[in-house]
Amino acid sequence: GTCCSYRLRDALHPLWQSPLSVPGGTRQSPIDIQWRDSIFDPYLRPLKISYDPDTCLHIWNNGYSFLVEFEDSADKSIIMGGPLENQYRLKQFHFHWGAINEWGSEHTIDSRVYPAELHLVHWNAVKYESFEDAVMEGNGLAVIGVFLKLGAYHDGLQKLVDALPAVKHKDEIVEFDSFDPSCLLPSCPDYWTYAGSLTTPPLTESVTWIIKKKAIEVDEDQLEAFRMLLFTSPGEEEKRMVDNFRPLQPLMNRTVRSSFQ
Ligand SMILES: COc1ccc([C@H]2OC(=S)NC2=O)c(OC)c1
Ligand SMILES: [Zn+2]
Repeated sequence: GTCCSYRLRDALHPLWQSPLSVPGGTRQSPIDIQWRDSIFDPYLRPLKISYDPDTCLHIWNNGYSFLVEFEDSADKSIIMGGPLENQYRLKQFHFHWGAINEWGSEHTIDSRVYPAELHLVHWNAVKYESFEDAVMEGNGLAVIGVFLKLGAYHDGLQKLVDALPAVKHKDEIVEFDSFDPSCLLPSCPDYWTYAGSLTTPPLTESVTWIIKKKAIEVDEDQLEAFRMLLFTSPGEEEKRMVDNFRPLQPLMNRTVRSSFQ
């Protein structure tokens, strides 16, 4: 189908010339989540999310995406419950998106691609001293994935969109305060969860994925604002920051669990 040809073409995208695989990787991300193959797990608890907007620090363009980073020296913005054994601290959130609305997300649901995907990145501050340590551990990170789809204007996202021109180029950073990222979560509590990895180097297999079933809606102008960002630094030949997603990876010997029937 068309989506496959898109995927193939994207797999050869400059960002991913060599199919980036981790030698011996058995739990790589992203994956296609086949709804009918996911297993309802009644022991999965509701996810508990508590973010403190005062922990919001800045937005910066790291040359792959734009990240909103949080102060994580205390348990102020945390998640727990769901599939998690410990409490995890919010470190940053960022997005992956396409050049056009037909593709852009990293995960897919029954091969359906979304125009963008939000990643809220948390680390296990009970077991590890820092995010950098947690990145290397099997239970080190918990990433909430939220799909973005084209639809109504998203009021909460606009504050972020308005700050993007200030971080147009790689390595630009701007202060960003009192933002509560829970405004970017769908109200539906349903999610899938599976054991996976980071989707850019170091690709470490340290992520407990929590993929929300419901997408949030954003409008065309808000998606276009993401596409105005650049991979490149000031003075370099401009390369638009688009298609910053990794191709799908094999499920191998993994089960995807659902929190809903
Ligand atoms: C060193 O910190 C990193 C490095 C890479 C990633 C990539 O892995 C996923 S997931 N999205 C990404 O852009 C990251 O995100 C949590 C954090
Ligand atoms: Zn990501």
